[in-house]
Parts: sequence; C-alpha cells; structure tokens
Amino acid sequence: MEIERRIKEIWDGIAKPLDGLGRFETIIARIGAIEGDTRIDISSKAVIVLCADNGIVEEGISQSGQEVTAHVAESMGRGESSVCRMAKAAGADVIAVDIGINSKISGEGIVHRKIAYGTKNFLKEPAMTKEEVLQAVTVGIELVKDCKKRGYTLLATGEMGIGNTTTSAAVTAALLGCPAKDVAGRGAGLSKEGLSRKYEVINSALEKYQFQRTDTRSINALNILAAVGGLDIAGLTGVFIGGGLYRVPIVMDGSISAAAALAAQRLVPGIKEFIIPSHVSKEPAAGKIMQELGLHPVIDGEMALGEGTGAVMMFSLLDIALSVYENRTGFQDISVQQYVRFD
Ligand SMILES: O=C(O)c1ccc[n+]([C@@H]2O[C@H](COP(=O)([O-])O)[C@@H](O)[C@H]2O)c1
Ligand SMILES: Cc1cc2nc[nH]c2cc1C
Repeated sequence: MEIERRIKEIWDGIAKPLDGLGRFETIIARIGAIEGDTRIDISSKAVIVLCADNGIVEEGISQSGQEVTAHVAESMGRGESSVCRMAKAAGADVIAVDIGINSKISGEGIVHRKIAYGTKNFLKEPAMTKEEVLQAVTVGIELVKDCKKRGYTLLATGEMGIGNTTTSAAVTAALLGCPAKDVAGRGAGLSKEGLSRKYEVINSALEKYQFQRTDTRSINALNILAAVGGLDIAGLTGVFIGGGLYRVPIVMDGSISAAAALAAQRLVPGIKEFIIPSHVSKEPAAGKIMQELGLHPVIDGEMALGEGTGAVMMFSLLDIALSVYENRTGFQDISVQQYVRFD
C-alpha cells in the first residue's frame, strides 16, 4: 500500500491532469506494489497458454471438433497462431503448454505437461478426478516459478481448447450461483440452436452436481473444477496462485482465464490483488466475473479469441503508459505549479 501511494505521488508530479492516465496509473502502481519497488520492471514478458481438450465437446456445444485444439496448439508451437503474431509485435514470448490435449503433440515449441488425454464428458461423469485438478493447479504454480527463475517480470494467461467456453461458463455459473444464460455465449462462433444446447448442457450439469445453490461460497472450488472444469482452467487457477506466491503480476485474458481467476480467489482469498485485468471478453461470463472480483479491464473490444490475445494487447498498453512514468516530465520542467488534489 505504501509503495502504491508513493507511485501515485510520482504520477501526480508528472505534468498532466491529475489521474490523467486513469486506471493505467492505478495499474502501474499495483504492479509496483507486487514487485515491491517504485521502479517498475515489465521489461521481460511472456504469455502462458495452456492447451487442453474437453470431453463435453461430444454434446455438440462447439462449432469445432476436438482435433482443432491440437492443430492450433501445434501452430502456436511454430509461432504462427494469433497470439504469436501479437506477442511478436508486443515484444513478448509465448509459452505454449500441452496440459491435456487428447492426442500426442509433436513438434518444437511446446512445453509438455500433459496430465490426461482430455477430460471426461461432464454430463456423464465428473470431468476430472480431484487428483488431476490438484496436478493441474500444481503445473500452473510451477510454470510461474520457472518463469520467475528465467527472469520474466510480467506474465499473462492464455488458453486453447475447443469447448472451453462451456466448461468455463459452467465453472462460473457454479461459483456465482447463476443460470447458464447469464454466463454462456457463442464461444468460437456457435449457432443459435447450438447456444440453446449449450445452456441445456450447463444447466443439467449444475443440477447433476447440485451446484444450483445460493450459498455457492460453501462449495469448494476444487470440487467445481473437478466436476465441470477443464485441465486448462485448473492450470490457470494455479498460474494465478503462483503470481501471488512468487510476486509476479499476472495479466488476465478473457472469459476462460477469468473463470480460473475467480476459482483462485475462492481458494486463496486476496489473490485477486496480484491480477491485472486486460479486456472484457464478449462471453457474458467475463463481465460478471469482473464485477464479482472488483476488477476494471481497460479494453472493451468484444474480443472472443482466447490464446491470451487480449492480455498481450494489454502488454503494449502498459509499456506505453510506463514510458510516461519512467521518463517523467515534471510540472517544474515546464514552469507550471503542480496541481492540487481536492479530495
Ligand atoms: O477468451 C475468451 O473469452 C474466448 C471467447 C470465445 C472463444 N475463445 C476461444 O475459442 C475456443 C473455445 O470456443 P468453443 O466455442 O469451442 O467453446 C477456445 O480455444 C478459446 O480460446 C475464447
Ligand atoms: C482456428 C481457431 C483458433 C483458436 N484460437 C483459440 N481458439 C480458437 C478456435 C479456433 C477454431
């Protein structure tokens, strides 16, 4: 808090209207507080992209088949997917991880941390065992530990997994105690009929696992992840926890990352203080989670791409905001009296 206050004082000494850079000022202050220094270091950035398959896809809740997960992951490994193009432009690395793709992944550029060949169809049985959830959370924590050791100072979350807008919506609905229609959207481009089916599938699962309660906080988030989550979401939950453990700010991407952030906050209250919001996804779950966590993303671009693309966009915005903070032009430099704060 003391560091955040000092950073805010530095912002106020820069020749500009008070709070002129709005939430960017508070976000930079928060990054400083996490790093424990008024000198901010976000020079070394990476997006951790967890790739996994979801058994629920057999229920017709996605326009794509499961094999697409592997194809996109391999393209990511070759540096060719959307997030790779954006990361190159932003001067960041992409760490593509196979945490649960349902086929053998070949090729360079993929980190192999496979826990299972996809999850189970959660309408028939729980998606994962508790053990698998804990393994995935541990993988996420270890990835952050590794990144910290390698000198990264700012990380972001991303994922790739056909069907994961259904799993993340189900996790969100269970954690917030709301029906499917409040959180589920068209994902990677689902038809109107497909969306109705998606609602049905999620609502049936909420009933099956008795997650239709008003006192949702009494349900252990690990049980929710095991029943209706995915290996990517569980892994990302670990990434957020790792951010707190190793004091690395974690920039959160879209609706799937947001579901993981909410699960992390339920498991480790206070972990949200280490999370930097980026954009609000087109999926309805995203806005609801931001509200619940009290986070205010700066990009509202109706993006629905995943892979960490919104978070990587935020990397560049943070670099731009930081350039004003680092190369301070003070009021004294332009012979103007510093503004007084009237509140
Ligand atoms: O980040 C988001 O909010 C987001 C919104 C819509 C789609 N996606 C991406 O699209 C895929 C999931 O879409 P779906 O329709 O198969 O559930 C998955 O690979 C995600 O990365 C991601
Ligand atoms: C091609 C494609 C790329 C993606 N990246 C993230 N989700 C995706 C879904 C599809 C279908």
